[in-house]
Amino acid sequence: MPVHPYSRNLHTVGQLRAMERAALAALGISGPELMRRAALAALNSLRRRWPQVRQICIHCGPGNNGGDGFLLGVLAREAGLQVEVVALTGASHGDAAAARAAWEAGGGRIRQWDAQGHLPEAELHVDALYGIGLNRAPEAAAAQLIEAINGSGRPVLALDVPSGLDTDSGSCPGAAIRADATVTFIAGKRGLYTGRAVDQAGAVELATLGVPDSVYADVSPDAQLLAAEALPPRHRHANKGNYGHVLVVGGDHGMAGAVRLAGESALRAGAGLVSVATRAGHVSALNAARPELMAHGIDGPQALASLLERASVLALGPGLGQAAWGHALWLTALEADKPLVLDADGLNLLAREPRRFGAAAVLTPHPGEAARLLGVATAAVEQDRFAAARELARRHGAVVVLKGAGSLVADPDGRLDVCPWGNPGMASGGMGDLLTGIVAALLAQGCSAWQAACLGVGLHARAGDCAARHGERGLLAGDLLVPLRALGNGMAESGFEHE
Ligand SMILES: NC(=O)C1=CN([C@@H]2O[C@H](COP(=O)(O)OP(=O)(O)OC[C@H]3O[C@@H](n4cnc5c(N)ncnc54)[C@H](O)[C@@H]3O)[C@@H](O)[C@H]2O)[C@@H](O)CC1
Ligand SMILES: [K+]
Repeated sequence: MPVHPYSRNLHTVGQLRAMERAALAALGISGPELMRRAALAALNSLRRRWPQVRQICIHCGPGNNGGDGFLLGVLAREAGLQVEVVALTGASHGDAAAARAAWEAGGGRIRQWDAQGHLPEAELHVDALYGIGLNRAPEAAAAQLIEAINGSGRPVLALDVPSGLDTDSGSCPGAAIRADATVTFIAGKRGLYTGRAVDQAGAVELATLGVPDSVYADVSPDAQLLAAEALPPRHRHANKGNYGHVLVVGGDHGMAGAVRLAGESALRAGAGLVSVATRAGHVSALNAARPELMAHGIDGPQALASLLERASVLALGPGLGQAAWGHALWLTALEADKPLVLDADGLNLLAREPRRFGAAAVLTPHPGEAARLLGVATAAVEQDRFAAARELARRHGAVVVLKGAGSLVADPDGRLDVCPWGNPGMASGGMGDLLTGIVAALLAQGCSAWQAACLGVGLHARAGDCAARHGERGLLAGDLLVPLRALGNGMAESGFEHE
């Protein structure tokens, strides 16, 4: 299937409402006709994904999302499926009322959901409870229905968005459907790809319902999905001086692994030279393990000065600690005013002593580090990852990578990209150190902070997906180094599709 030219664009609910109106005008059709197209797209998706299913149960809410469900019932029955419909409320409003009437006019029965009730037997459940109109946590009866569907052990197809998910933020104010797949209508929604959404939405498929390109072209998206872009080409006459010199600063006592992983990933991502400034006790082990890394024992800031002079990019923070040694190196490194990636304790020190960055800077916080930087609870960051990433980028004058499922890349100018790759195997020690090294290597090869962060996040996540072919559980950061090199050279595909 050809990829829709605007399929990477992600929108807010406000934008989606405006696009819906523009679509109706451009197509010259009515709301119910657009709803019929949505139902048809849902039926096609259902039959393609679950061709063996003969018996379905559609759960309809009070609004137009429920309307999509009623019309899906009509079309599915015409296609020969056995259809049960459960309604959350006694009446529907707007276009959904007509859709409900169409289902009943064809002899369709509606079971009213009551909290003590049981789900009808079905091979598959369709979630048409709430779409982009969700405006509060589902109340008791709806929450019980959602839990019953989630607990049914049957596959679930969500229409437009999984019910209970906040379409703008990707968070869930209460109970939420856990779908195997979501067929989303007209345009991409930013809340489907990050944080909790990654678990709730399953595989997301965009159905554009024949809406013409002009409708998309007229709206600048709030965010975009990362593209799997190639790294900058290397020239045949290149020498190691062309690809920069990364200096990794960190590795306090007991934390040699962090600098080794950051250094090694910088090399595998194509940095010309990589030096490591760390505790003297780590040097011989680093040399033995990876002789290509130039490891230097540093007892204090004076010893760092000459290394800083030679470096073109800094990777500051892996295993740095926040004690006197780490703090002194942190201050000296920041004074060098070089392009840098700041991670781990480099970020925790920044939370203690905030500043804005002059040179190109990429900050790579996980939600806990982001919360410390913003002075809020981690849950508040997760409630609106978009707002948190944008606020950090604005405050610090730096590109911010907010890690976690569906990593976000935010630029101080407001641009934001969402990473559709990665897997829960990557929730393990050392993965962040690897990302730091990759982004630093890309800065060293001449990328801007924005490019380095976007390319680096994409490369890291896709390498993680390649490595996870042998299983997510037990995935080690070091397992990513081989696929990282292959992907960086355009030699392997991740085998993971986001659509
Ligand atoms: N208007 C259009 O052109 C199209 C709309 N479509 C569908 O319409 C949906 C949007 O429809 P609506 O705007 O009617 O909104 P929804 O159907 O998403 O739900 C809103 C309804 O649920 C109620 N509600 C919201 N949160 C609730 C909660 N927590 N507990 C109880 N009630 C709650 C609202 O008061 C309202 O009645 C889209 O997601 C999509 O599925 C599609 O049919 C495509 C075309
Ligand atoms: K839904």
